[in-house]
Amino acid sequence: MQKLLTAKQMRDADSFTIASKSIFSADLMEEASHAFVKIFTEEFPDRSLRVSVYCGTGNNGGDGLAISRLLMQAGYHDIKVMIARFSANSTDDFEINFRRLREFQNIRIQELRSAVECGAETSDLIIDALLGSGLNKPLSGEWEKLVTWLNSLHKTIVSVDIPTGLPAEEGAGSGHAILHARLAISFQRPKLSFLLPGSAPYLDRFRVADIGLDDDFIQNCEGPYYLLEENDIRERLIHRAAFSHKGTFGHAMLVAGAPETMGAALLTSRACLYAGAGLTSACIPATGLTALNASLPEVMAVVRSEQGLPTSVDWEKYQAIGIGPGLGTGPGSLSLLRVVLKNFHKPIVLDADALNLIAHNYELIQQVPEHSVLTPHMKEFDRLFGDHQDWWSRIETGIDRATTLGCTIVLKNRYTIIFTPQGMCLFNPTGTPAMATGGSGDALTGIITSFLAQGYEPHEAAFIGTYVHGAAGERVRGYVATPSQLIDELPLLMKELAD
Ligand SMILES: NC(=O)C1=CN([C@@H]2O[C@H](COP(=O)(O)OP(=O)(O)OC[C@H]3O[C@@H](n4cnc5c(N)ncnc54)[C@H](O)[C@@H]3O)[C@@H](O)[C@H]2O)[C@@H](O)CC1
Ligand SMILES: Nc1ncnc2c1ncn2[C@@H]1O[C@H](COP(=O)(O)OP(=O)(O)O)[C@@H](O)[C@H]1O
Ligand SMILES: [K+]
Repeated sequence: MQKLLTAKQMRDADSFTIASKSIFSADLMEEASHAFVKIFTEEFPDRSLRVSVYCGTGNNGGDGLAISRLLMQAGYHDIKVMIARFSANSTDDFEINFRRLREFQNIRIQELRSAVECGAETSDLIIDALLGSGLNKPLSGEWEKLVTWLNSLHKTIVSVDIPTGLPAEEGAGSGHAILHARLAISFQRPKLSFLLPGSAPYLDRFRVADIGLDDDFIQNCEGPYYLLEENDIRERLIHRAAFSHKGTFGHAMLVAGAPETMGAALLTSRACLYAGAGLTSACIPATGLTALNASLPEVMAVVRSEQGLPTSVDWEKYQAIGIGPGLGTGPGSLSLLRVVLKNFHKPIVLDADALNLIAHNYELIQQVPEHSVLTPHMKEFDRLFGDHQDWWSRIETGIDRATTLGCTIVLKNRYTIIFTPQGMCLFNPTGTPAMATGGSGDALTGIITSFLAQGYEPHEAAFIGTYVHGAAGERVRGYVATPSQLIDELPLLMKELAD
């Protein structure tokens, strides 16, 4: 897994690399600019493109000047450089690159003392090298005017490192001017803010350019933030041994569904089965029995009535329980949840209505077995832990609650965030907006419960489950990835990852 850094830590990584490789910081800037140009030429191969590069006078602007020179060398012949000289300050590396650029005869350089000097903008594409990770306050004055004007042009904007005005960590505050980039080519790691929904109005897509910073230094930086990678799953997903049998892979029970929401029980049970549990049982109301038997013959039923569970439930035989999808929040569901929490003491997966019930009866949180996995979406998270103004504060709460409760919390989103009892905060890269359809979360609950039953540590069940859930959704390749389609992809995907 990749360590994710704050802007300050990234600066430390820059300095460490410069010192340990005995290079000049301008060399690192050159390296970064080459890495940017490599990705840029893949994305926009047409050399006749008219490109305007807007540069500040810090190191982000220095990158912009070096990128302009390298683009000329790569054959882009219509390049205009606009330098926003809104303050008297400039960095040494900006000045070095300014001198280098001026040696090119046929490059147009214009200096702006104020945003009104911009004039007509006839380019096809704008490169934004105004401000980068050095941003230390919201844009105001000439910066705000320039960014507002650039946004009003509705041109394709490619940002160097980060869209100008977007904070690297907290996510965007509303009401401030921030450049809207089609693409950001970010150095070494994505910025934390890219992984939060607050960046969505300002950034359509990002790519990461390796600029050769010291990887050991980065991985050993203090801090809880990580990005999951495919290799993390490959390393963890076990290969099915020759003499393994259904007993090897555990027995999972899904407590889910109600007469009107049996689909949730079917989806979560099917996901559990397809993610490899040795045996899967569904605890459902009697009205759902025909549907279960007809659609999932592999899954066994534990039929519950209005009065609750049959007295004969042998709790010991289950390795894991997942509870919540489509359960409802009525008194019957509450007493069912109480019975499960009273009788089952291994880690469980709590989702949807199980979380809503706990939110309204918060004393129940004390009875949740240690190391359990909670899978709230944003609203369920806020119901459980209180309202939050932004995602950054949700992250702080998630880290705190996961450690104090001794549970793993899976906060679902485009980049689902997994908080572990050890204090880690992992972002999952897989998934697609095609999964934004009812029932996707039910599938995730089934998958994580399945991995718990198979004997994975609960936080690892959450990593693997979240990753394969998103990757399966991507494989559907459709405009919509229905939960059923996503579940169908699981066995082949997991075989590829495990072998
Ligand atoms: N060795 C390095 O430090 C490297 C830095 N790189 C580039 O350097 C960038 C960071 O450069 P800098 O630290 O020089 O900072 P920036 O170029 O992002 O900003 C320049 C300066 O603008 C001022 N500023 C910040 N917020 C402002 C605001 N809202 N209004 C007006 N002025 C504001 C600050 O004094 C800041 O230092 C990265 O984003 C990246 O593009 C890359 O060249 C890789 C190597
Ligand atoms: N835009 C998106 N990008 C990636 N994943 C998404 C997106 N929208 C939804 N998902 C995934 O789909 C699931 C939705 O879960 P949830 O909101 O609980 O749905 P439901 O309750 O309908 O089952 C989560 O795992 C989430 O990460
Ligand atoms: K920028």
